[in-house]
Amino acid sequence: MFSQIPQPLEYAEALLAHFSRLSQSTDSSTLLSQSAQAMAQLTGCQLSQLYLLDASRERLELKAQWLEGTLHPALGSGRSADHCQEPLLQYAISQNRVVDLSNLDSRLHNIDFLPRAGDPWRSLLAVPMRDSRQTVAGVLMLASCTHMPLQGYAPSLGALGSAALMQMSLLERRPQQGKPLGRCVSAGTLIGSSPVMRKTYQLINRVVHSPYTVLLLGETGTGKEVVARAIHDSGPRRAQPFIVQNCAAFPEDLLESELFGYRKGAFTGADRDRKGLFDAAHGGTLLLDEIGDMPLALQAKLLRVLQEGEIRPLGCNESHTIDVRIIAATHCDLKQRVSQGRFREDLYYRLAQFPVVLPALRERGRDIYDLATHFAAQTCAFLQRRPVVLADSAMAQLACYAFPGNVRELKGLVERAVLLCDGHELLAEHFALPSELNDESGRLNFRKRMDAMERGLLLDCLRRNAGNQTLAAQELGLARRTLLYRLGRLNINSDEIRAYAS
Ligand SMILES: Nc1ncnc2c1ncn2[C@@H]1O[C@H](COP(=O)(O)OP(=O)(O)OP(=O)(O)O)[C@@H](O)[C@H]1O
Repeated sequence: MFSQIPQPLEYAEALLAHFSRLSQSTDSSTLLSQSAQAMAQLTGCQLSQLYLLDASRERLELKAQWLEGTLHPALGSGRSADHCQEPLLQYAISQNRVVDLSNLDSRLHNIDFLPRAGDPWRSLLAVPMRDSRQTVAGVLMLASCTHMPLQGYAPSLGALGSAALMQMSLLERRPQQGKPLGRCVSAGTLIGSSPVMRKTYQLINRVVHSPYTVLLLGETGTGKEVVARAIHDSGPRRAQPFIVQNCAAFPEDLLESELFGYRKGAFTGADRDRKGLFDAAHGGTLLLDEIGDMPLALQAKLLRVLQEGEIRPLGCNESHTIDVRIIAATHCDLKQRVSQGRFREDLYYRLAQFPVVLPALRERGRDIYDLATHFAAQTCAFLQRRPVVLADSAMAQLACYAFPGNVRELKGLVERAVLLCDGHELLAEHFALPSELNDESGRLNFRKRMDAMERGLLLDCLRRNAGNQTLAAQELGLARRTLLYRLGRLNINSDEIRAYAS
């Protein structure tokens, strides 16, 4: 990397020192200036500049400049000039190529955008800088008043510039001490601005930036997982993993090995070490969904994790520390489970450090309309068809409905209505909510009604694809075998499907 550099060893040492300084920097506003200064010092160039693309990627702005020993961090007030049209810069960015001109001739090259120095510019180097996604995010520019080969500096300075960009984005994502916390959970993050949801957002925002364990309670389909994700995405852990584990979906042994991981030989079939979800979520958030169904023996182990912040994988003699925010969720009455002896009281009190009850959809008033509109737009986009609006008659019907399956049920109903609707307006008939479903008894057979809805959705899709199961699966975004499994589970037989082929 340093073969074309006059004193490679000294250069490598100085470069390392600059990398180390950048990685320790805690101030994103001076990071670019520090980098510009470092690049000038490393190469001996009189000019060093850093240009960055803005969020739209259409403007290229000069963010830092080092000229003849002076730093120019604040380049003009307000919006700085756009350099996107400068051919040299444009070429480096659009082609993702280094531009090296060691015999610069101002009659041949357009360098009017460079500031004037005592002598004319003789050499120039422009190097693209990449961000953490390896996308070109800017360009660094070096210029010297003497003829000198600069090409050899390109790889290492490109890496230094990119490291500065990554450090800057890390710092910008980190909440800063003493400054107001930028992000919060609100009607802008989640759909719904009813008074009851606003109160819920206020409550949630009390814990977003703290490490407290949150217990999300609420009927099925009220959006507990959606809210857990919003807490994670709005808090300081958002750059780290968010992992969901359903505690009802696995038998005890499997759930334990999923959560805690195991060492090779811990049990028959453990032929290698495997990390558990507590480790996978290190630094981030682990949502334990359906916590009320966690087996009692595992509840004791979870309590230990919450109290001591340590886990011990199966087959391992030593514990190690983990840094994971736990959010637990359940639709069941945990207190009742405690009184029935099905849930540990000590764990309940540890989890219920900060309970948040999500309201049922029927209590959320106008949110029903906002959510229905959102799901209709989402479904139309998915099916690549023209947008639809909700007729008043449809809204009136939805507003009277009890929604035992809450937001999940509304989503299913809207998706089906969009499939049934040929025009641009969703009418009451497209929802066709049987009146008996609006009474209390409707809540008791929720599973049956969800099955009926799914049945209708699958049959509609098969009808429109003339019974072709492969096309229907594609349209629904399901694997073909998943579609076949669902058809079997709902007793939709091949005769019914064949009827659509004719
Ligand atoms: N505010 C919201 N905005 C958009 N979609 C939502 C919202 N709340 C819920 N949903 C949708 O409703 C469905 C159910 O949400 P979610 O899985 O979070 O509910 P839940 O309370 O965790 O359900 P369960 O108790 O059955 O696990 C999902 O498809 C989710 O995307």
